[in-house]
Amino acid sequence: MTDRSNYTSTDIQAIFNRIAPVYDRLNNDLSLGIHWVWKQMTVSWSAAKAGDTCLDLCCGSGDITQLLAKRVGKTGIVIGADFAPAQLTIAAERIASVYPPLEQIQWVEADALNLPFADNYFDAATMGYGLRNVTDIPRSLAELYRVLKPDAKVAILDFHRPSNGLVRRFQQWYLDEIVVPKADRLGMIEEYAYLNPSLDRFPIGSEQVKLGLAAGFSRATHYPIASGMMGVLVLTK
Ligand SMILES: C/C(=C\Cc1cc(O)c2ccccc2c1O)CCC[C@H](C)CCC[C@H](C)CCCC(C)C
Ligand SMILES: C[S@@+](CC[C@H](N)C(=O)[O-])C[C@H]1O[C@@H](n2cnc3c(N)ncnc32)[C@H](O)[C@@H]1O
Repeated sequence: MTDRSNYTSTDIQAIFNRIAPVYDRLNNDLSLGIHWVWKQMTVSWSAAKAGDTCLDLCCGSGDITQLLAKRVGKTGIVIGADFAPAQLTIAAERIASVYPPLEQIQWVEADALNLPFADNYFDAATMGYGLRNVTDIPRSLAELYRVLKPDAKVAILDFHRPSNGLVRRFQQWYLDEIVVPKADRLGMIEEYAYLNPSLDRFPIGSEQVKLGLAAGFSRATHYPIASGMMGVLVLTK
């Protein structure tokens, strides 16, 4: 991959298939384990409750899927959807060793831009570090709108470029001096170098709110977290 400005869906799928074996370990190491806090906050903001049918879109290795499953309990259903089969394989392997078994989880290989689910199907949805990686954000938001029940929420967690200059310089330093060199030691420099251009082109919170309202959602709120390096966009249908 030479041109870093224009990643295709196939490029992105290949990136996440390739990093699947090291993805969880690097997330834990690079975020000092704090990413679990950010993901739990996302599940809370989705307003998922016991017995719900939920979607974790762009589920990857299934962190948020597992958190949703614990939230909806044995009477609920959680669908973890992703288009990278290597990520779904890791996700399924991980829950195989969980007790009590998370039988309420189903893994579905699917494209966020063309979801294989009926209209008005889900009581809640989450999307962790996925919206920045899809190639058509408005279409992905339109699909989420379509599959959610009326009044249901989706909570969308992702990085963005901070407005605060000092925090932005820290984020860039951390990515350049900590994240990419660590990935390089695992032969994954190209895959993690992708983070920078993906951040550059991703809308900030206020722009995400406008995109959510344009997709038809009745309410849109963006909650900055991690000192403004990330945020959770909460959309209500
Ligand atoms: C779970 C995290 C990131 C998920 C993630 C998202 C992507 O779009 C990727 C694209 C390509 C490769 C990997 C990913 C990817 O892992 C967050 C934790 C991992 C982050 C890479 C760490 C970045 C941390 C912040 C920039 C700064 C936080 C510093 C604080 C001291 C923890
Ligand atoms: C950074 S990972 C996030 C995984 C997980 N949600 C988490 O919080 O760790 C982004 C995931 O989005 C998936 N993805 C990107 N574009 C997609 C699309 N169009 N359809 C389905 N999955 C997609 C990738 O395969 C990858 O597993």
